[in-house]
Amino acid sequence: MKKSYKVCTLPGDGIGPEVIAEGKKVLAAVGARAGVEFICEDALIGGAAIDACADPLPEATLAAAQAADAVLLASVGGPKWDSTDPDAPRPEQGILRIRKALGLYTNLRPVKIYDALAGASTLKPEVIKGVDMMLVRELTGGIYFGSHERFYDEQGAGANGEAGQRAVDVMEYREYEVERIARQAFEAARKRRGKVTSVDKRNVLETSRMWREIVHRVHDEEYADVELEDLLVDNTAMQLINRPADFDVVVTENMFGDILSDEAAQITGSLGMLASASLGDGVSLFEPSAGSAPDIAGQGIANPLAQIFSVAMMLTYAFDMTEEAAWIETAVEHVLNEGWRTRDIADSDTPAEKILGTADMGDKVVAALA
Ligand SMILES: NC(=O)C1=CN([C@@H]2O[C@H](COP(=O)(O)OP(=O)(O)OC[C@H]3O[C@@H](n4cnc5c(N)ncnc54)[C@H](O)[C@@H]3O)[C@@H](O)[C@H]2O)C=CC1
Ligand SMILES: CC(C)CC(=O)C(=O)O
Ligand SMILES: [Mg+2]
Repeated sequence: MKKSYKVCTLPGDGIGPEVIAEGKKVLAAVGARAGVEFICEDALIGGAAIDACADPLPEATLAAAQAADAVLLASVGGPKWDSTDPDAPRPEQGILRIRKALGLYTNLRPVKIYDALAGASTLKPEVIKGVDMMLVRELTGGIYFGSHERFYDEQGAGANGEAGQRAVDVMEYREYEVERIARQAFEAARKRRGKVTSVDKRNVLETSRMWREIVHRVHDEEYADVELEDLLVDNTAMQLINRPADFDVVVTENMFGDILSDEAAQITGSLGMLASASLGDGVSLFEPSAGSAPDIAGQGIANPLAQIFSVAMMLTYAFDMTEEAAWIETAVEHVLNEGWRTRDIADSDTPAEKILGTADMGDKVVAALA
């Protein structure tokens, strides 16, 4: 009997529906070639879910995700749902809540340079040559999951002690949360070039001092064969563009990882290239690292490759189909080598007739898979 997998697909907002359509096309093409059936069922998340039922993560969506073999998410958010009311539901809460509910504490964000795209990066070709790193971001702890509060103080919040606002976001980590993400990073390094860079801000933050201590303990006790380097997050932001090819596995807490991964994406030329896998102990979720790109939504010009690479990561991590995942990588490489580009990865040498829209780029990848 034909093998069959259920995939819960979450288009979300902005460019989300446009790029996930291409991810699904590619998944169907891989399924046809591999003789595997992928049954995709859409559910609501983010702004689309707020519009439909005033909840960025409806119960039905969480239930569908939990019942699936994997979840493929696009992205959420947009100006329509930006509200000054702190109690108004926000699309981004949908993502944070599904990560927490599914226990997705590990976020893998691979940053790889394609030779054909060397000209698309703002960095010099000799700086980005050979870049191949894996960002391992802790995804269910830290400041994104601490309490977020706004106060109005009758006195003391203004510069001269007068009345004014005060806001508090709490950053908290527990020992087991650092231990388990450290293990993920060391395990990843053992399958790669054997080096982990742990990023923190230990000169200021207590969470970072604990982070560094625990990462070192896990290293010394269980992974002494892996090379371990520590870097402060501000220095990391600089070194990522100074010597990006030196990094192998980079492990860091939630917010630092969020920020550094957007920076690292730019090394590749565009955020539209960066996929991610969010893993825990149950069902896994795969999504582009970028957001909903409201500035280009609805124009059919978004780069679908991050979503397509997320499908490749799903094949690898959720279905153990590494060979089929490699088909996607090879197909994309072929399309890029032929000179096809979306607008974000085109450079001044790209002829206009080689610049494709979202759906046409998806079609090229599907054609290269045949
Ligand atoms: N995982 C998610 O769903 C995330 C959602 N967001 C939300 O997305 C909304 C927009 O946030 P921004 O700060 O503008 O970040 P963004 O990541 O959506 O966009 C940043 C820049 O990258 C470009 N970009 C992103 N993806 C692209 C693609 N596939 N092809 C071509 N260009 C692409 C955009 O056009 C924009 O110029 C906000 O509501 C934010 O909260 C932001 C990050 C992650
Ligand atoms: C809602 C945000 C935390 C999403 C984001 O920026 C990300 O995961 O990269
Ligand atoms: Mg982000």
